[in-house]
Amino acid sequence: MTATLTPPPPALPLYRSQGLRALEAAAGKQPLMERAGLAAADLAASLCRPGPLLVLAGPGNNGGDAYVAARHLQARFFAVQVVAWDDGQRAPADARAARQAFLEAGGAILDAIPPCPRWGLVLDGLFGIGLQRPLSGAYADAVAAANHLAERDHCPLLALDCPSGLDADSGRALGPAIRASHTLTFIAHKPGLLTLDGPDHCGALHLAALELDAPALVPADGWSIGREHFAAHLQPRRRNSHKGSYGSAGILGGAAGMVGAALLAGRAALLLGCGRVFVGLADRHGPAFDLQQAELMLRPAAALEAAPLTALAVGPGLGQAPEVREFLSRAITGPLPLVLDADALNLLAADPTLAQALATRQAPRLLTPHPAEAARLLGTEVAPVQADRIGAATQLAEQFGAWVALKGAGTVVAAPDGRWWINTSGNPGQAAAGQGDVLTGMTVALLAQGWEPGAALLGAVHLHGAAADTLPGTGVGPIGLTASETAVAARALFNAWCRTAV
Ligand SMILES: NC(=O)C1=CN([C@@H]2O[C@H](COP(=O)(O)OP(=O)(O)OC[C@H]3O[C@@H](n4cnc5c(N)ncnc54)[C@H](O)[C@@H]3O)[C@@H](O)[C@H]2O)[C@@H](O)CC1
Ligand SMILES: [K+]
Repeated sequence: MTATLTPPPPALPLYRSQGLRALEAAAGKQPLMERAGLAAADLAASLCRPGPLLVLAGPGNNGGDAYVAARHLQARFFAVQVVAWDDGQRAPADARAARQAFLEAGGAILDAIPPCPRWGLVLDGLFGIGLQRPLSGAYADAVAAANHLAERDHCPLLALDCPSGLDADSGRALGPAIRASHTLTFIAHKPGLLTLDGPDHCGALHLAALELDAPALVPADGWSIGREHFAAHLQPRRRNSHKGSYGSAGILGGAAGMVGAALLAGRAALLLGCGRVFVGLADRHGPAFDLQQAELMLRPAAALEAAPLTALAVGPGLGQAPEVREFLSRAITGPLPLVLDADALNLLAADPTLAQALATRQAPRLLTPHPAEAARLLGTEVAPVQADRIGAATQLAEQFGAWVALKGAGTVVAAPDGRWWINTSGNPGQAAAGQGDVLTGMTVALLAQGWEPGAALLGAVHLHGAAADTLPGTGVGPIGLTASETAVAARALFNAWCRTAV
């Protein structure tokens, strides 16, 4: 099997619930719920297996969408069983009308899930963007039953707008949550569908725009990373060029026992076409050269400053010894575009003088923390960082005047000016040792080749995930996917993208 080298997708506008409410207001009197329910019925009809359709309707407008869908499906002669746990009296007007229309069309509403040997599809219309707290009681039981029945009957579980129980702004499962096989989201994508618990709960994502051009009505809150963010830098190589045309990257890291981290970053930088890569090792007894990648120029950390660098990464396997702090301090006060990762971030978190120097330096700085490193930098715990990944990334970006990639499922990238993006590529194979070092090496390679800081970080993050995505189909991962394999796959994909100049 060969890997598919697909071009990066276009960026998607993302809206949090406040922005979605503004869109709803901007749409005026357009029949959005009717459109949503019709789109849901169409998708349900195309996905369902033999057997009746179980429709779970909640107390708000998400339930309203479900009643509209049920009405259409029933009109198409599907056997539909609708269950609701409220009497509909306190529902918003549109949802009340949708419920009434379903009843008037001959539909019946049950107050408990009826027995059925085999459902053809389960439709989750319990809660959407109006979820306010963890589900409990009958709704928690309904979620558990829906998950169980879909698994028992091997039938699709289609969530409307967002899986019930998932916070659409943050991607956090607040408590019990639907694990959908498909999610049909309305008007625009929501950040919580793409990050943290979102991807595990959404299954395949579908969008029904409901005839609205969202960004034309209300500016998007953020975007998914797409080709527009770095395509201008994807160029075939000129014939009349030499290694000096492609920059010189420095990697500062590799304390005793951690030399491999610096080598992984250095190799990844070479594989992304950096003209020269210098690796400064904190381990005084480190190797003189890299047996596997003899092109790398290894030297003691203190000697890296003399190298003719165009960008520098500090952190992979760096350790936190006192002399290492000095290296970091000089890197921060120096003029080079900087990528800081791993122990460079930990040193920064523990040292307000360094942090202040970083925040006030003129040259670009890119930080690539995982959630624990982000928590240390923000002086908080991992849980609040994960509860609001966009908030944490944008806060760090503002605090340090930096471009920040908060890693994890759905990496969040934030710019110093408050903009943010979520990455949609990647898979759990990347939850492995060394993957962060490879990302650092890829990022500094693009910076060293003259990419703008934002393009370098957005491009590296997306390419890193997309490269990892080319491998499971060939039998490499997600289990056991190594960082080195990801770096080699990134070279292949990067060449394909540059060849076709997407
Ligand atoms: N925003 C829009 O323009 C559109 C919204 N539509 C649908 O409307 C949804 C939003 O509707 P709503 O704002 O009514 O919100 P929801 O339908 O998501 O839920 C709100 C209701 O649930 C209750 N609730 C919240 N958390 C609860 C919990 N943990 N346990 C029990 N009850 C809880 C609230 O008190 C309220 O009654 C969207 O997700 C989408 O499905 C669509 O009809 C299309 C247009
Ligand atoms: K839902």
